[in-house]
Amino acid sequence: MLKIGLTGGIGSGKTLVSCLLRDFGAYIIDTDEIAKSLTNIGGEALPKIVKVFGKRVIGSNGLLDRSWLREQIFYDNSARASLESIMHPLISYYSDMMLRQYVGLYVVFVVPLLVETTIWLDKVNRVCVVDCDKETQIRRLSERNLSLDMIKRIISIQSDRYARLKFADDIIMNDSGISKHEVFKQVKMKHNFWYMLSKKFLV
Ligand SMILES: CC(C)(COP(=O)(O)OP(=O)(O)OC[C@H]1O[C@@H](n2cnc3c(N)ncnc32)[C@H](O)[C@@H]1O)[C@@H](O)C(=O)NCCC(=O)NCCS
Ligand SMILES: Nc1ncnc2c1ncn2[C@@H]1O[C@H](COP(=O)(O)OP(=O)(O)OP(=O)(O)O)[C@@H](O)[C@H]1O
Repeated sequence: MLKIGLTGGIGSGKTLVSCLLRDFGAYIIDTDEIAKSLTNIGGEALPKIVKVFGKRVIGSNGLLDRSWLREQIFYDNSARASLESIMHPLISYYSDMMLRQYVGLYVVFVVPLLVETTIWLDKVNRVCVVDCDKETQIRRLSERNLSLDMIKRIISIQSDRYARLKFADDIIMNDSGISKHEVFKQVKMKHNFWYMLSKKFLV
């Protein structure tokens, strides 16, 4: 089976691209979605996170206080490493579980930190980067509940645009000035190519 790793910086357009690919028949395994379910009520990661970060990590509504946790991990490398040591093995495990239920033309793993970690590069046949300049990332993310400082901080922690592009077998350009329709056209071309390629990856 053909396995594509789809990556890109925060706010680059991975979700937009993966939704289009899903419509074309790709089987999508989204690591952000897995991370969310692991940290929602009853999620397997939640007790482990409370153990490391304390009860303060749960807000008054009983849910994980994502905003508080972001403040802890994005300004403290060792806190981030602690969270990642809880999350990454679980994300990897549940990605493998989802892979066993594979139905579709080919598989797309959506992984924000694909080039920052080693495990994902070994799991995929090709890396596709959704490429986007920093100013556009900041503009898109400013519509979310994130401060400008936090947005810049997350971007600075992640791999630099050009370092990420070095790993790319395929690129989807999604800078400012590229409309969603233009993204659609690029995604359709990638899909046609990957679908053709998938026939050589039948096992
Ligand atoms: C800190 C958490 C709880 C905040 O939750 P929230 O719902 O606000 O964030 P969300 O899951 O939507 O992530 C948004 C984006 O933040 C970036 N991001 C998340 N974690 C990290 C990280 N450890 N390092 C760098 N960037 C990160 C990614 O670009 C991601 O797409 C969450 O991001 C998380 O669980 N992070 C650790 C797991 C992880 O490393 N995920 C990345 C996928 S492999
Ligand atoms: N070409 C585009 N034109 C207009 N809006 C866009 C374009 N590409 C993405 N967007 C918008 O930008 C925002 C961020 O895109 P998206 O959620 O797909 O990024 P992401 O890489 O999945 O982000 P994250 O890393 O946070 O998960 C969304 O609101 C999306 O609709």
